[in-house]
Amino acid sequence: MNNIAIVYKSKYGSTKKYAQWIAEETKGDLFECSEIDINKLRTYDTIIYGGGLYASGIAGISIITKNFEVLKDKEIIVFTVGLASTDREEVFIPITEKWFSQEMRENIKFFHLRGSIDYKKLGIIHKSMMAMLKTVISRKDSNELSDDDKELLSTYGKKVDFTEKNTITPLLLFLKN
Ligand SMILES: Cc1cc2nc3c(=O)[nH]c(=O)nc-3n(C[C@H](O)[C@H](O)[C@H](O)COP(=O)(O)O)c2cc1C
Repeated sequence: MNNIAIVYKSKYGSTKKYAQWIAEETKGDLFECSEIDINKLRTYDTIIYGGGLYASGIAGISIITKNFEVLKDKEIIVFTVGLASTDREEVFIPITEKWFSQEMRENIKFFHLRGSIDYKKLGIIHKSMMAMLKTVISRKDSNELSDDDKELLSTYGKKVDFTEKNTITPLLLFLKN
C-alpha cells in the first residue's frame, strides 16, 4: 500500500479525524485540500478523498471531479462524512449521481462514514440551515418520519458524535485487495 495520498476537507473536524485514521493505517501522505494541487496529486497512484456532507454536497470534491481526466487511471476512493445513518448504501446514490458522471462512478470506489455535530459550534449560516431543516422535518406527519429525521429532532441543538475508527475497516480492506 505505497504512494497513497489522503486528501480531505473538513469544516468541523470529523472528516479530518477519519482522514488521519486512514493515513495512520495506510502510512499514506495526508493533505488538507488547500495544501495540495493537481500537479502534486497526480504523482500518487492511489488517491483517497474525504469530504463532509453539506446539504447533499461533498465539501471540496471539485479537486477530484474537475481533474478527473488527469486522475482517471489511478485508484480513486472517495469517502463522505455525514450525520445520516450509513446502514443503507442506496441512500447515497442520489448524491453520487448528482456529483459524478457515470464514467467517474465506474472508476471511483465510494464509502460513507458517520460524522458529528455540535450545534453550539456551527457558524451562523449552518445554524440557520439546520433550523430550516428542523422546521421542514417537524411539519411532516409522524408516520412519515425516517429514523434519521427522528434522530435529528431528538438531538437538535445538542452535541452528537458518531465517529468511530473501526468504520474505516471496509475501506482499508478494499485497499489491500
Ligand atoms: C448546514 C449543514 C448541512 C448538512 N447536510 C448534511 C447532509 O446533507 N447529509 C448528511 O448526512 N449530513 C449533513 N450534515 C452533517 C455534517 O455532514 C456532519 O456534521 C459532518 O460531520 C461534517 O463533517 P466535518 O466535521 O468534517 O465538517 C450537515 C451539517 C450542516 C451543519
